[in-house]
Amino acid sequence: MRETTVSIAGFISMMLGLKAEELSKAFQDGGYDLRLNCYPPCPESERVLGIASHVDISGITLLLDCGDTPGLQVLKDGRWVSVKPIADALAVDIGTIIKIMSNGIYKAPLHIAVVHSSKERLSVATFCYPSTNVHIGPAKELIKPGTPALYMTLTMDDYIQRFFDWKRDAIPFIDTLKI
Ligand SMILES: O=C(O)CCC(=O)C(=O)O
Ligand SMILES: [Fe+2]
Repeated sequence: MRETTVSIAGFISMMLGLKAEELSKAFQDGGYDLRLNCYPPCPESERVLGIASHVDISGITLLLDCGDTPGLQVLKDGRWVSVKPIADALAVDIGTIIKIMSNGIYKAPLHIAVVHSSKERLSVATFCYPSTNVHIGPAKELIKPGTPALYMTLTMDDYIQRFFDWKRDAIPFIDTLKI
């Protein structure tokens, strides 16, 4: 997982026009949270959600579908789009930390998990975080005259603390970190 995370962070960095190491090194000694999701079948599948709409607070999330039953949906242009499982492939979801580090260039999508009327679905979500000594903030190289930092820079501890202090009904979490 570490190798995968570090190399994906490197590719993201290059897509931003930065050196690969700029973001990959931030994830070199990072931590991981693992969530095993089990969505039992529900005869009234239209009326329930497996996971309500949210944005992951990780850097990236690697999602493994354990089967071919779709369930993940991502909000794109105002519509929920189903992400079809591909055998032996991971879906990569951008989380709030990469959105901050890219100064908003990478979007962290809202997503949900829907349930199936007759089939169980299992998924494994690995939430990948930067090392605890990394400061979370927009990459310095992206801040130029006319392109100011959109988000504050803070320690990992402060970031997590702010997430727990966040009043969920008010504004999206990332907006609490806007400058
Ligand atoms: O099971 C899924 O497809 C989504 C899981 C998810 O979004 C999460 O665990 O944060
Ligand atoms: Fe998620």
